[in-house]
Amino acid sequence: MLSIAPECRGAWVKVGIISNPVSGGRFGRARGREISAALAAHFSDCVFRQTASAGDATRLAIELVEAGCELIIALGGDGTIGDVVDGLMRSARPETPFSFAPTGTGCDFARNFALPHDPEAVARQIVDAPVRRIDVARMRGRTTDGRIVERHFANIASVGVSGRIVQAVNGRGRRVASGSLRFLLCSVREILRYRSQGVRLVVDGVEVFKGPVTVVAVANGAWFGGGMHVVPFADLGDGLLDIGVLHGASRTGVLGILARLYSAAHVGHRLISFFRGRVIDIEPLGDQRLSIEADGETLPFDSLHVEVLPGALSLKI
Ligand SMILES: Nc1ncnc2c1ncn2[C@@H]1O[C@H](COP(=O)(O)OP(=O)(O)OP(=O)(O)O)[C@@H](O)[C@H]1O
Repeated sequence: MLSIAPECRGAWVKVGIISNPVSGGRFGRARGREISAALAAHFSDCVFRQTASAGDATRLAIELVEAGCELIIALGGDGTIGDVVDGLMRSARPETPFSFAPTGTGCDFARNFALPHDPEAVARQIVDAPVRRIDVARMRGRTTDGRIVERHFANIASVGVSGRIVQAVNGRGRRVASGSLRFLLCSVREILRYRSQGVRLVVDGVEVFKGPVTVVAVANGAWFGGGMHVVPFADLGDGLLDIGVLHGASRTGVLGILARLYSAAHVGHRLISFFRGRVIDIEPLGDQRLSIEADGETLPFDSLHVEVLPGALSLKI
């Protein structure tokens, strides 16, 4: 990742802190409170905002930039981090430094960084870290009612059974178990129910895959699904997106690969292909609806267009 001038290193900057009280359940809420207190002790000028509903973090990020905040910190899970990054990219000053502390369920974006657990150490790291540039992905999709919607994501967008898994984790799956175990249980259940979807995958204008898939992951970061190291070569600062394709396969075949994902032992498997590029298009074959998610939140799109914005996010962590 590219390091740039250590501006915004001081504890005197005006800081906007956006927390999601729902992320990570009761444990996440308590952790969010502890980290907020530690941040308030380090930064003398903090503006705290809590999300009130889904998608609210995007609006809050735009407002806090307009209010003159020089550093925006997200406290939440991958969905909240993605929403705040989306807000920053849409704001009047997208170069405003961004930081985060994970308090969510999967916390997959955070796995790309060496972060301490102790709240005081987290706050200290945010204060001390230089600002560096990482890539962001911008996606565009056509909703089922025909609208074209654009949004940004920080970590991974994916098509296939992962969309169903995310829906289950964010819905009824919440009551079954917590954290990575919830993702694993929902993954097994949804894989057993899933039938391969046919897609056409185009990378930088070239058709690289056409056929049934279990998952296509378009990756800025390397992890999804609560610790699955799905696209292990993904680099947040290389100006490129990595794409991992798990081809359509039998349910037992997919479950066998699922077990390998946590340690990246799926690399080299005959049913997995990897690609790399700047502009990615995924379209359904036939009239089957695609299940799509980005940063752990489902999206009502029926096709996906993604492009990388190299170095667009000024990250301080
Ligand atoms: N006040 C709120 N009430 C209900 N839902 C909210 C509220 N604020 C935000 N949300 C929604 O909460 C959901 C969960 O957010 P988030 O992704 O941050 O946590 P998580 O799902 O626990 O963690 P992860 O994505 O890391 O697995 C998102 O869909 C978000 O839009």
